[in-house]
Amino acid sequence: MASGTALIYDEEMTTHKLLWSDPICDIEVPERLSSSYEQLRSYHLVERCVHVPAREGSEEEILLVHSLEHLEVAKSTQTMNEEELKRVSENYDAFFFHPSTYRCARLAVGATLQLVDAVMSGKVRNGMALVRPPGHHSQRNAANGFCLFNNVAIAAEYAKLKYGLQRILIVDWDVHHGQGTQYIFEEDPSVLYFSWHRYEHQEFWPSLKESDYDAVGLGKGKGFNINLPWNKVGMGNSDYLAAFFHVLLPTAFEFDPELVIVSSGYDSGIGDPEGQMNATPEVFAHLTHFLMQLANGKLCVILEGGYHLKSLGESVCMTVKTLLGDPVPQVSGEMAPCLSAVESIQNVRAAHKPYWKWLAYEDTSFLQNLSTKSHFLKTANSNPSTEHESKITNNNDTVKVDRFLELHMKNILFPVPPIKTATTGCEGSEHFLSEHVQLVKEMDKTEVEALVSGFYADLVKDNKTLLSLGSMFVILDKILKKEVCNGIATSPTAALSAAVALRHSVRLGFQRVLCVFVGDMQMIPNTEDGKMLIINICEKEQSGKTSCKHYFSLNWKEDAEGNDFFSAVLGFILPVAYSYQPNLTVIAVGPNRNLGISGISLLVALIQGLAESRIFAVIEDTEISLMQNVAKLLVGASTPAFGIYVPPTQEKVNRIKALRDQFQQEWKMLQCSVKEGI
Ligand SMILES: CC(O)(O)CCCCCNCCCN
Ligand SMILES: [Zn+2]
Repeated sequence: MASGTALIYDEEMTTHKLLWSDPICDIEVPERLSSSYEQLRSYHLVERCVHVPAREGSEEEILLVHSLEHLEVAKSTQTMNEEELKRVSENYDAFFFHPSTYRCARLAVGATLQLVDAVMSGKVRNGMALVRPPGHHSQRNAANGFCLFNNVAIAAEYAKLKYGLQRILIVDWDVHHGQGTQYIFEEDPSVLYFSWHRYEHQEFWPSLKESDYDAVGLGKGKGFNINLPWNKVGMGNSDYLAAFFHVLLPTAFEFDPELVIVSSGYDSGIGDPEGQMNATPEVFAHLTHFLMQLANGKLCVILEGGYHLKSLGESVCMTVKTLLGDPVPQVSGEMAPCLSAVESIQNVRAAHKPYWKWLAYEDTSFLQNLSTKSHFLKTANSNPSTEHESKITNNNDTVKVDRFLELHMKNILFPVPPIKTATTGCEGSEHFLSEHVQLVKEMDKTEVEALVSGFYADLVKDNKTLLSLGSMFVILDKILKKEVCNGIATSPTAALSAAVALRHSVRLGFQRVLCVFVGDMQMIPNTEDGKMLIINICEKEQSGKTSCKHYFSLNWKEDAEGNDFFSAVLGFILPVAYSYQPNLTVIAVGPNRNLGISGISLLVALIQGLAESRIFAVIEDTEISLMQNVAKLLVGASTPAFGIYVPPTQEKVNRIKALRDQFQQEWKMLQCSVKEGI
């Protein structure tokens, strides 16, 4: 299994710069690259990456996407004087040439392809290329929006040609629509292009009709172009996460890409003068973490935009830290998407219903209630209460943004614990022991008895259980003290151990403990005080216990064919979990689990984004192979294959929809549609 993170950076790409005054292009400065690289060094991230050199993209590689004419024009600019450069630049919308632009653009292409090769050859698991000029606006025969060659599009064509790939996902989280990339692949079902972008009902540049949610692709490519327009500024972490949970991730897991390439623009981050958005740097750690669970972790992140140097640098560092496998920092802010974001999410889900199985039972009845083309929801003017208040008066005050980010990032970047996982040396653990894993010694019997006899006596009956509890307490203590990131233990009675672990965690001072219990939970702790939130995935309703704000029994019978759990994890469990913002996650698998190993692995893989990746797993001791799978995930060694994708049945979709309708006011990340009549 590949490991390691490539970092590709070549200082020569800083030579391209604007020679005359142009208020539109003057934000695309060389310092974007050098200060990002400096920021990576200051966080000691450069030395942890595998250095892969850039190279020039060849003419042949550029011609995979661009016309010969476009290449020739670009090449001819190398020997031009300023007057001529200015004249050629004026042929394009928002582009400038410098004598070194052609050389830099070829380096940007080459750096991108070097990253694809490093990932596809298994030399590294993933990586990031810091390049400029950016690429996603450039088109077959034109430069556009600071972009000369479409680095990411060339990379996708290159990967198809050289590695015979048939399914590539491009995620474009830049705040501008990568119309260039859309045009290049809109008839191509082998490349799924997802872009969110500031749109404001076509007001915002490039102000194209085809940037709206109903541009779903053409011909065979229908369904493989997903546009999520932001019709208001000030979108934040919750809006971005909601877009992943309710649009991108369900589609991505159904598509099952062999490679994921990110058009990674950070002008969608707070402080950026172009984006005017509110999302803070740590959200990119979460977005990256989600995408790392696809394509067996094969992820290539390519820089696009980002014009506030401090915001750009912090977001780049959050991305690279996550690519390296570091714990994912807690995402800040109120976990509630704004009305406009939910409308856009609902619209794009409706637009794509005909093309994706996971949307087969999507309720699009809202379409009938509205007239004409605006038959999709559009808020001409939603009331301010449904807007996000901006964290900073205005993004244009760079110094104020610097100050805000200085303070904000202070409590985000905790030191990564040297040891990732603690284990009790349970059955089968010898398979995954490494320098990342710490065997914890049993707590001595008397100490356990003392601990258990008082507080948990009513729960613990026999001696064997007593001993298994002992090492569990030790692990929980180490997680609390941040000596380790996560831990795993087996138990003869996982249900009992989980109950004791929950009570012990709250007693240790964890304020919000999320427990996901797979199988018959038997004893359900009292969740009235909100210090625990329990999601019990079981085959049938636990006797008499109905769902309430802090306890959910999600009835699920795994489909025999394969893994149909995606819709439950993405559409329900993660939104509730992110709304709750736990500071510890306990995942327990009890007897007669009703989920397959791949469904549980999916759950564990995705849930690591919570609680700064603090997870305690307790597994019924009969489940050896499950324990090994979960342990490997916790160590961060591998990204699981999620088995055969099976779309959810209508019954299961309706069950999740019913829970969502019932609880979306309490747990607002569940929202993915707007109630009519608001
Ligand atoms: C890579 C990138 O998407 O960040 C480039 C953005 C280009 C913005 C051009 N603005 C033009 C405004 C014209 N009124
Ligand atoms: Zn941009």
